[in-house]
Amino acid sequence: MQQRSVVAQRAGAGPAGASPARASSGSVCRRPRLLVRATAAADSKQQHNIRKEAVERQAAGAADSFHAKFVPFKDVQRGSLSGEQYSLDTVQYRSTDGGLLDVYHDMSELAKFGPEYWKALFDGRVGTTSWPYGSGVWSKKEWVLPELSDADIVSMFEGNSNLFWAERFGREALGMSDLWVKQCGNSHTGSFKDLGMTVLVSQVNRIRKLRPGSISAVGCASTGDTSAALSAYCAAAGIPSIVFLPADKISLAQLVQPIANGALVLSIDTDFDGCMRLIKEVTAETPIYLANSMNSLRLEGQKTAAIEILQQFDWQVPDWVIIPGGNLGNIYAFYKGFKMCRDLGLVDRIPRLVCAQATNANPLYTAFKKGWKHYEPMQAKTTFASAIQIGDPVSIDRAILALDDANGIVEEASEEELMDAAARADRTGMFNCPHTGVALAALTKLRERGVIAPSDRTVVVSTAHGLKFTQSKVAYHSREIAGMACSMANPPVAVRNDLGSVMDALRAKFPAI
Ligand SMILES: Cc1ncc(COP(=O)(O)O)c(C=O)c1O
Ligand SMILES: N[C@@H](CCOP(=O)(O)O)C(=O)O
Repeated sequence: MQQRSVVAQRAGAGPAGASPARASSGSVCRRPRLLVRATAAADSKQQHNIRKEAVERQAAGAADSFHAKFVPFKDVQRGSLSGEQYSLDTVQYRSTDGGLLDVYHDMSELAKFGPEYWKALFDGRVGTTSWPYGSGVWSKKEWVLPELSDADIVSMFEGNSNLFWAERFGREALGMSDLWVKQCGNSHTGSFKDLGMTVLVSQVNRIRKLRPGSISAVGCASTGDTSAALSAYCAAAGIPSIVFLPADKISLAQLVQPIANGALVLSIDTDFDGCMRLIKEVTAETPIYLANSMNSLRLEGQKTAAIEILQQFDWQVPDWVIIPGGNLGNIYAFYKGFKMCRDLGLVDRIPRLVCAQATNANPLYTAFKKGWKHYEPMQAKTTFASAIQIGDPVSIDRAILALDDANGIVEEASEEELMDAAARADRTGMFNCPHTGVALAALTKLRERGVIAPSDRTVVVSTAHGLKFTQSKVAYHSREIAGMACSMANPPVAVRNDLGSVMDALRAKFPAI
């Protein structure tokens, strides 16, 4: 993409917690990691108020040379800016022609700090309690929402999720030695949505302070995870939230999350696409702010998971990253994170991306099979991967751009394939949600066809915690799913309350006892 600086270039302070070297290409940074440690040591001697400390640090003039704004997504597609742009402080979801927007960063300012500077800065913030930089999202604040005051940030120190080495599953099921699962579901509300929601709710918090009364509540349509994240972050900030849920189409655990967090929950007699149509209309006509990923602020947070993966591999690029896709914001967010790292020289390439869809909700897969020549929304059918039961994805154009540029592939998984794949991986110590099952099934197919090689470093993105989907897992292990063999089922054995019966049950499984 063509980079154009829209702000006057200015020398001066760098990001908080660091004294930046203004880098010519390839220059080495000035020890941000040590500075973070020094600050932490000083902090321990006094009463902690990490938010207050952040405000004081920011008042000292750090991190004010970076800028971001909304531009039309078609500018990103075209690779040049048209001049249409909006401040992130405006309530704006669409460009004048009705297209999507993107958050555009002034890359020339970011590029003034060399790649080694950024790596050391990001690495130095991991796991600290420094507000807000201990968050996996806000540790990359200069690349996310650089102009947001630290005091306005609503964070649960999200991100920094485990990159699980799937050693036994890789070896035994797929003959792979370098397979990893990015556990984005090990998060505050149990899904990757926390990464995007901290950004969106923080920006809402700022706008509500700048223009009191301009946003009265934040709303979303949801298949269960967006609504959980929205209601939790809004509750933490004291902002009202409203969620539109398709009646009887999300798990019980997901339903209870916004209820517990005090959101107004509308259970609507339609599917997700119907809820999405309604929330778009409502947010266009009321001071209710739209929190779905159609709002490009969300993707700024979600892209940090991609940066985090590179960081966890010590800035080595994996060969493949496999991501389950529904509304299709996340596949673009990952692409954007990888691309920023490449464009700013932290890595030299983008991994190949795979978007994995359930066969029952596969409009992207169908378009991919037609060589992107024809895209048609569909009526999504019921799938155990209920959070991706979406037939008319909002970010279809974003996904196609990402997959095109990342030499990407789209794969699909039937109900049996996705449930078996999740269960098989569970047998090696994981506890996968059905959407992760879709990605694992896609991986299995690509291995069987030889597209992914045994030694390829591969990352499967696990998008939600399995504990949100116990109903379907119980049904599988009880062999209660009509037409499905449930070949990996491991039902409990009912045993009478006497030693003989217990010993019989043990010997049936372990004859050597
Ligand atoms: C658990 C889970 N996995 C995957 C997805 C797909 O993400 P996206 O809608 O960004 O494609 C979603 C939401 O849609 C989700 O909730
Ligand atoms: N799976 C999502 C569907 C909505 O996606 P969004 O990223 O556009 O908010 C959910 O959990 O609601």
